[in-house]
Amino acid sequence: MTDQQTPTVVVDNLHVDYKIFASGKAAKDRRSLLSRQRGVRVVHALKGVSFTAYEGESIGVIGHNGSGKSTLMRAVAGLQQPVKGAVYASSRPSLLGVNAALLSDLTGEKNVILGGLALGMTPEEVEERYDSIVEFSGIREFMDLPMQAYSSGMAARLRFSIAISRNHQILLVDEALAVGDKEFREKSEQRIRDLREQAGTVFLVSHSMRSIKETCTRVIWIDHGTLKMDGDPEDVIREYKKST
Ligand SMILES: Nc1ncnc2c1ncn2[C@@H]1O[C@H](COP(=O)(O)OP(=O)(O)OP(=O)(O)O)[C@@H](O)[C@H]1O
Repeated sequence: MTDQQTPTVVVDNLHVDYKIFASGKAAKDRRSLLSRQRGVRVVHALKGVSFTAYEGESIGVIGHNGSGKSTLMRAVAGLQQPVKGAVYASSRPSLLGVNAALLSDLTGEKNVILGGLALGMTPEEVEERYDSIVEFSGIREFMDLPMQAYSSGMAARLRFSIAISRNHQILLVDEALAVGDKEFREKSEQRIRDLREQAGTVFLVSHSMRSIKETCTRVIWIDHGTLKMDGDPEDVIREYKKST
């Protein structure tokens, strides 16, 4: 790393908690059920995470289930309020998750238009890019069907295609590649590399070490809400694998 690199995201001692109300499902009788329902539990999902991301980096985020990766992405995107610490970003990060909202009773075609507008494109830009979005998704023959008729993989492909049709200075991709087939995955990985080359910063949350190795220049490992390791993909993945 040199002094000339431009920071795009600074995560400074980030703490995120979730407050949850116990359902009482584990309670054995009515009395304990009532007392359990009153209880509020606090989950410390992130416990003081700090790092700086730079222009042109593609950062893989790895860690075991429930370690805090999605929480970190949501906090960087500004969707999750920290209890302590802060996130500073040079422009508004776009979070692309498997749960990103498209409207299931509208056709694929309408969702491409709505999705494009939601990403800040003008109607003319949406029209201009419509064909390349549909082409990238590889599901042209389903575009006139409502999205509820799509498989989860098809919906994810369309969502990803809409999101990456515009350039993002900071793009957060949360497991969106896991659902596609090999051809789509390779195309998507190439698109992520292109975005990075256009001086963007890309974060990729994935359980696929292969995808991470193919696309990332740096890897951060989140473990029980803390930053366990941050560095070269080969080194971090090697240590991570030893822990599983
Ligand atoms: N909305 C929520 N309400 C309460 N607790 C939550 C919520 N979302 C996440 N958590 C908890 O916060 C912790 C971190 O979850 P998070 O989803 O960030 O992990 P993750 O590393 O993305 O997991 P995975 O690899 O399984 O997707 C977990 O203990 C989880 O149970």
